[in-house]
Amino acid sequence: MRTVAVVLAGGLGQRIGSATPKQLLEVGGRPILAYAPAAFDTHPGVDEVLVVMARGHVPAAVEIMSRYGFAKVSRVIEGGATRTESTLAALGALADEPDDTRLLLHDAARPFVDSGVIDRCLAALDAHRAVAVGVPTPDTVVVVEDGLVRAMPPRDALRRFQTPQCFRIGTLREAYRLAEGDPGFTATDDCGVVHRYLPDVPIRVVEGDERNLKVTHPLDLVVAEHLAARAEEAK
Ligand SMILES: Nc1ccn([C@@H]2O[C@H](COP(=O)(O)OP(=O)(O)OP(=O)(O)O)[C@@H](O)[C@H]2O)c(=O)n1
Ligand SMILES: C[C@](O)(CO)[C@H](O)COP(=O)(O)O
Repeated sequence: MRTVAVVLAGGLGQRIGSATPKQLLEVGGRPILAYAPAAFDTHPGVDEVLVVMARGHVPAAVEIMSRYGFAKVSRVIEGGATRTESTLAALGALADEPDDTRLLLHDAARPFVDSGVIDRCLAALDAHRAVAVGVPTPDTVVVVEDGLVRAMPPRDALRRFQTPQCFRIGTLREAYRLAEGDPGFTATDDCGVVHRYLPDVPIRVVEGDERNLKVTHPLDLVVAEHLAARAEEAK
């Protein structure tokens, strides 16, 4: 059975306010885009890495993949206008994979995914068709409607999702096939697509890592620089 990691780098990084997509910005002297492929490239459980890059920036991604010499990166393809459209582009590129192939979808904007997180995902995929990575929330989280608190879910039950989000590829294909028939379809992640369109498929949640942060806002770049320096010192 094969395992394919997809690094989703199809976004433009509008919240970080940079003229270039944030995955092309450097932290620790390397483009953010060079980190996640390295984590999957060196993991013994991963056979192939596919990179999905923002429109108009594929040549820059190809140059970075070749500069760092990732042996398992097979292709860089163009993404879509939304994250889910970029996932669909990856599913299209992987159309020949058998349904039981293990698919790990990871945000390029999370440069510090480590082998422990990937290990936990792969182990959970032996027993589950869908696996998510979650961390507890240190804040109280509330549901707000019209400026008023409508619900206060118990904090112990809440998790913040990270990536990778992992699936037997046939399960994700089926969820997206159903989603494509829904004119009201929106989702911020791939587990959301499975949860909505295949509600009987259990999504196993494994422990994430606070260092696996998503570089989203300018302050996250400061934290990322610090984490990159610590990772370098630990080598
Ligand atoms: N059309 C898109 C949008 C997002 N992504 C990827 O999904 C991950 C998480 O998205 P996010 O952090 O929102 O990145 P951006 O869309 O680039 O940021 P923003 O929403 O601030 O524009 C990122 O690695 C991003 O490149 C993608 O592959 N295709
Ligand atoms: C997939 C994700 O990283 C899980 O937390 C998140 O939903 C991505 O959201 P974004 O708005 O595309 O950054």
